[in-house]
Amino acid sequence: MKVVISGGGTGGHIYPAIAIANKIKESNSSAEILFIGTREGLENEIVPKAGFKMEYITISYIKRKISLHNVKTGIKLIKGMWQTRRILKSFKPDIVIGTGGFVCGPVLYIANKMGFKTLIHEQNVFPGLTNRILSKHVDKVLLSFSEAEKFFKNKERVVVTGNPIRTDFMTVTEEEAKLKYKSHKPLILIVGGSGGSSKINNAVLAMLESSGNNLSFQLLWATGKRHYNMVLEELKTIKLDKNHQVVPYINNMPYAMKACDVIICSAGAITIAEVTAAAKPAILIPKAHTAENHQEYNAEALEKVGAAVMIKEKQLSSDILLQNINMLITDKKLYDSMKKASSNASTVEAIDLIYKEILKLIK
Ligand SMILES: CC(=O)N[C@H]1[C@@H](OP(=O)(O)OP(=O)(O)OC[C@H]2O[C@@H](n3ccc(=O)[nH]c3=O)[C@H](O)[C@@H]2O)O[C@H](CO)[C@@H](O)[C@@H]1O
Repeated sequence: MKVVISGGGTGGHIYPAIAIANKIKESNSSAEILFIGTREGLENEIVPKAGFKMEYITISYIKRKISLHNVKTGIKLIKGMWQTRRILKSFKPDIVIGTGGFVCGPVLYIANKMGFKTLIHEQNVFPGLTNRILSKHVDKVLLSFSEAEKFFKNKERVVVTGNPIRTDFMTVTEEEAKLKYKSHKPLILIVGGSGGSSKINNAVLAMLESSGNNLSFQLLWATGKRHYNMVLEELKTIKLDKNHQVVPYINNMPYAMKACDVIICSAGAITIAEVTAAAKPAILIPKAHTAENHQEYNAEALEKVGAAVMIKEKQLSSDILLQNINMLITDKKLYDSMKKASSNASTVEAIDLIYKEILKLIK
């Protein structure tokens, strides 16, 4: 079985691609997997680390207004299509899978034109532009939320599977995780998606500034790599209790999520799938400037089932954040019901459903 997988730009598109690749490898050890990505995207860092081979194409994002950037993008797109054609001609995959991000556009489009089987997976409630365009040119469209179905015309091609996540989320226990992240107070994990969130970081800094070390909980805070130095600089004026942990990025997220009591995070689709797999109540702060405000739709879906509270960025302040954390760690009845709702919302079987659809297409 030969599989090409493409998904890039941010962790939210790459981790599902890796989860699918790992599932294929686990189920079929002779499978050959090749990733296609860009040198600029986060995939260039994450995919080789996960042990997969990657070929590169030249492509860039489209600005949603007329600009010189888009003329350059058009030229790169044509080049990217030629590069894709060359890679696919030599690798001859049984199937080409896309998990979103602009790199998928030329890869899946050309794969379909060359007659290869094609499948895309959409992680969000409000589908991304690339996947909405590609849905007309692929054999199968897999969705994570039933709310996304209305955006796709060819209903016979659409299957709701849920979001695939790393297998550690299913295997690591809370007890094991708590040994790694010890805490004598409720542990609050803070993470603003794969790139971090300056809005969340600023609210946490303000909360620490006003409360000092008088917090009844302990923080495990991933600031995002590009925000880390700024946060450290700001923290110099606050004598931070050494039990709080501030890091640029958490590599073992399954352990961090299982060990904590509450998760404060942006509302990227994979983060949300992981929160529910870890069965934790969440305070969701959707990033406001994402395409079509899609994070808010993701957050609403989780809030609706009672697993999370949403704070919009424009309402976010240190006081509101602190109030919500205190509410969750002191109201045991509320905490337990949100934990249960979170667990119920989880779609840990997603990866098996996705694998089944892959096999159906290539048989
Ligand atoms: C700004 C933007 O457009 N973001 C989109 C992007 O988000 P983003 O890339 O932030 O995606 P998600 O929040 O869905 O997933 C982030 C992934 O990075 C991992 N992680 C993050 C921080 C860390 O320290 N360690 C770590 O391992 C998380 O565990 C998760 O697996 O793709 C998602 C999936 O299409 C979308 O829903 C998001 O809206």
